[in-house]
Amino acid sequence: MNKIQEIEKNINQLNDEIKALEIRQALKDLEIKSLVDLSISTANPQSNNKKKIDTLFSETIADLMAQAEKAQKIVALKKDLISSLIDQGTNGSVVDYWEQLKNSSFAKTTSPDPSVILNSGTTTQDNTPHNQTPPTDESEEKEIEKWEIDKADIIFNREAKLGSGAFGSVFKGVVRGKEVAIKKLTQQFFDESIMNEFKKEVCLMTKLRNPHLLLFMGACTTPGDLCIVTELMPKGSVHSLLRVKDDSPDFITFQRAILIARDTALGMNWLHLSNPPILHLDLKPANLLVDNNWVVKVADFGLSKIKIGSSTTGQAGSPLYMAPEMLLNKEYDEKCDVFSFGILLWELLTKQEPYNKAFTSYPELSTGVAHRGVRPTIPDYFPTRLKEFLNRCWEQNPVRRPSFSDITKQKILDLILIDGLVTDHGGRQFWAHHFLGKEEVGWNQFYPAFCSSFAIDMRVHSGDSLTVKCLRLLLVPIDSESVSLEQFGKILSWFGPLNGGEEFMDRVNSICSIKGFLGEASSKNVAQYLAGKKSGTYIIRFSSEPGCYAISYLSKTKEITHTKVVKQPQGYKHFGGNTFYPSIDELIKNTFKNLGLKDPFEGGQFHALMQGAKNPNLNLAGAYIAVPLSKKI
Ligand SMILES: Nc1ncnc2c1ncn2[C@@H]1O[C@H](COP(=O)(O)OP(=O)(O)OP(=O)(O)O)[C@@H](O)[C@H]1O
Repeated sequence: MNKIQEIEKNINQLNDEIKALEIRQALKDLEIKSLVDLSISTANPQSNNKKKIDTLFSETIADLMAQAEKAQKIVALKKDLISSLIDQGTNGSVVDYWEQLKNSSFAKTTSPDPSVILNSGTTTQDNTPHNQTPPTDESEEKEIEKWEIDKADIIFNREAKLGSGAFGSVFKGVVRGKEVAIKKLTQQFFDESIMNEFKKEVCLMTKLRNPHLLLFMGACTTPGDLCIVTELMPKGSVHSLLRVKDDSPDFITFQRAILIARDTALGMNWLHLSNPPILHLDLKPANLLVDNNWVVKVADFGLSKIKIGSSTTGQAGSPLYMAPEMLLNKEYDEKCDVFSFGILLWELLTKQEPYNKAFTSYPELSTGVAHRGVRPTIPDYFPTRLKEFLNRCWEQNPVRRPSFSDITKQKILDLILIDGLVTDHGGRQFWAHHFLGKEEVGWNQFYPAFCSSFAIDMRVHSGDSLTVKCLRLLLVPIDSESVSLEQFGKILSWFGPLNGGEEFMDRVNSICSIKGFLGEASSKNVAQYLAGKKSGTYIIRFSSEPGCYAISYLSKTKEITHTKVVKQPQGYKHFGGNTFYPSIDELIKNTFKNLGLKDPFEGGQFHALMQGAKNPNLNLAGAYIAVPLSKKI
């Protein structure tokens, strides 16, 4: 039997013993309960049952202590196990452990004999005397007292478990009337050194106040009831959100991914600029939590080190996100968090596991990342600025990585967001110049800036002009007053390029005037509009693919048919066809018969606008279909 198998056997044996103790304890609990019930129901509560209950209580306490002792032994064994795993190459059983290890958090000391502590071992601290956590000093004790929450004030909702991690399980709960998240530690009885570690973590959390750092609300430091209370983040962790299906409203789109990264950078910048600087050392999707408004907060400072001096050593974190200097157990500084940030951003955008399972053991990962410079593969379609940024974040040399202060001050992520959402060059420059850092702006702010940038005469194109009304309908959802960057990018893909302003406005006017043009409408909308109409009735709309249009019509057999129209610099053509037409209008006129198109669908906002302009007294109530762009049926 090799060393790993032997350790594993011992861990399993201890776990079995703990389970047996738990069963014995549960039986004792039942016995105590029935004795108490009996005492209450009989006339003489002071009967000799009291003696029996006392004995049962002392046996229970002894069992609890035995359990704690066994749990501590498991911690030590797991530490040993990880040391062996880290130093060993691949073999059958190690691959399974690697699957667990790569997603865990652990801390490794600088000792030449690598002693490593696994996250589920409930501590990040080596127990050897040279590495004992110094006791909390008087000021720290005072600080902890201020945040102490009486155990009577903590109401757990045991049915609502939010997750579990290195130290314990997190539950929903209520404290002093407020819904909160409560992290209950798995192990409740620790030796002094580990208790100090816990108190130090509490102390660190009390000092961190920023909208992008998880709000610490208090802790209970009484052994048996050890727990940390934080604000509740209803959407949970980015790790779980990365696994939702792409048709879910919680799917992490490109925009969301960049905004998550932007919030993370803001939180991290706060940590790094604290005095003394705080390193996170375990930045990964599981440690980013999301509230109902998609505000992201960095959590879990269990492994944070307050940086004294210029750099520090000792491994920490989850191997997949670790910087080369940390994998090699060399000195590291704030820039190791920037490396993890790069890997995290790549994961947010690709939804894939870093390195796509290219490594099957810690030594392989470490050699690959630290010696051979292996990094996740950047997809070709990523905007150039994003590719460059990722490469800078995971530079081999930490000095060449940007700091979080550079990232936030230079608004790099905001620029990347614009690059990803707006393909039109003029449109990108315009938004970056006027609205960098904003995802949406009011129409009254947008339109004057748009006119001045693209030499559009606002006297000609005033709010009363038909073209401006069309443009506003295209850009501003019915239930809003704002233009979003995302919608701006989409509209430019259909109406761009945005080089000359007047030319662009002419294009808006001519497309919106086409009979049967509905703008943004889903195929479900189309089915509703065409229901009961004559065959040959057609609708022209934006395709779900940016830059393309769709013609939807009722065929001779009254079936709804869709054909795609592709917009290219040479003009418009049917998907798969070869002939380009200068406008959609021309394309329709020339292919009308072939497709069997007869009458344009009359309805929709653009039709209503055009008809209203021609005849101001016309009653359009029946013809007008107001569909918010963002709210497709
Ligand atoms: N404040 C909170 N609000 C909502 N969910 C939370 C909160 N805190 C933690 N969770 C959930 O509980 C899970 C476990 O959190 P915990 O901090 O214990 O471990 P972790 O960070 O996931 O793992 P590890 O500690 O091993 O790195 C999180 O991934 C998250 O899904």
